[in-house]
Order: sequence, then C-alpha cells, then structure tokens
Amino acid sequence: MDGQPAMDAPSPLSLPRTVALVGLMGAGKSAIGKRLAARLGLPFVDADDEIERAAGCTISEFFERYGEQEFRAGERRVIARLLEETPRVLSTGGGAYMDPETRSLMKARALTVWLRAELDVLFDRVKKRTHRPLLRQGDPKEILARLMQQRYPIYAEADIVVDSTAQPAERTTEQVIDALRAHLQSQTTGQTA
Ligand SMILES: Nc1ncnc2c1ncn2[C@@H]1O[C@H](COP(=O)(O)OP(=O)(O)O)[C@@H](O)[C@H]1O
Ligand SMILES: O=C(O)C1=C[C@@H](OP(=O)(O)O)[C@@H](O)[C@H](O)C1
Ligand SMILES: [Mg+2]
Repeated sequence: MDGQPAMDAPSPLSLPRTVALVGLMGAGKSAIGKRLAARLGLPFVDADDEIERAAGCTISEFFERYGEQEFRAGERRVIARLLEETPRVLSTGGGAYMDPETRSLMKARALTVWLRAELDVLFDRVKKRTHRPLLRQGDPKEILARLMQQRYPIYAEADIVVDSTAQPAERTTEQVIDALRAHLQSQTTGQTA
C-alpha cells in the first residue's frame, strides 16, 4: 500500500466553478484565498491585484484620482473577465459583492464563500495597514462596524459561510475546504448544506 492514500483520506475536491471569497476588509480573503488555491492545486487570483495591474496604480491612488464609483465600475469589469476563466480561487475586495451587477454575476458563475468575522478580529488585522482607502475616512473601527451593519445581510446571500476567527490561517483554510466538500456533496445528493 506504499504511496497509496489511506482508506479514509478525503478524495480531492473537483470544483465545477470558481470559488469566490467575499467578506469585509481583514476577513482574510486574500490570505486564505492564496492558501486555498495552493491546497486545491488551482490558480489563484486577487481581484484587487488585477485592478491595480489593469489601472497601473494602487487601489488608494485609484480612489484618489477617480473616486469609489469608478473603482466599482473597474472592479465589475475585472471580475466579469476573471469569471470567464477556468475554475480558480478568486479573492474579491470587500465591496465587490455589494455591487448588484457583480453580485449577480458571482452568483451565476461562482461558488461564493463568505468569510465572516467579528469586529475585533477584523480591526486587529487591519489596524496596522494603510492601503485601504475606506478605512482612512474616519475612525477605522467605527467604519468597520458601520460596514458590518450594511454588508453582512448581503454577504449572507453567499453559498457558504465560514467563520474567520483568531486562529491560524491554515485552520480556517481547512474549514473552507470542509465546507466546500459538504456543499458539493449536498448538491449531488439534493440536500441543503
Ligand atoms: N486566521 C487568519 N486568517 C486570515 N488572515 C489572517 C489570519 N491570521 C492573521 N491573518 C492576517 O490578517 C490579514 C488579513 O488580511 P487580508 O487577507 O488582506 O484580508 P482581506 O483580503 O479579506 O481584506 C493578513 O495580513 C493575514 O496574514
Ligand atoms: O471593502 C471595500 O470596499 C474595499 C476592500 C478592499 O479589499 P479587501 O477587502 O481585500 O481589503 C479594496 O477592494 C478596496 O480598498 C475597497
Ligand atoms: Mg484582500
């Protein structure tokens, strides 16, 4: 049996669609997405990186030069393009799923996973970073709390919800894989996840 998987080893996941991570700033979409892609042997793409590449400037510069509305339009175009590619792991920016057009495209073309996190966890992860323009418009913790109120009911429309807690990122990645497996299983057996 050398080189054979153990009898109880889970089978590799076969993903019919791109897995798109949604959630608030600091939820770990970028960090978990990268690990998830490596674990699943899939390409990884971060929509924010693609926007920066396409625009030739940082997200902060984009916001300064053109404003949030233009950013959402660029984000919409970039995500639409990425969703035409073969299945992969796609980390979106926190506002992407709030855009009705982007959201309906993601619902149609991707398996969406909401990384849900509590305020203190989010704040702890974002407080030392300065590259998120929305968090520089006032007190970052208050902004996050307000965005939680506005966005959590919408993020809840995602196919799968996984709690992103103050545990090692590898553990959260495992939980996403388990949740994906359960969801795909329920789809084939006709149960609800
Ligand atoms: N358990 C964890 N899950 C996800 N990120 C974590 C975790 N622990 C620490 N971090 C760190 O928190 C930050 C999360 O930010 P990021 O992945 O950019 O979030 P998002 O893309 O959702 O805004 C990263 O610097 C990451 O390394
Ligand atoms: O929540 C948002 O509206 C945003 C989140 C950011 O991405 P992360 O969620 O990856 O930080 C980035 O897209 C931009 O600063 C706007
Ligand atoms: Mg990110």
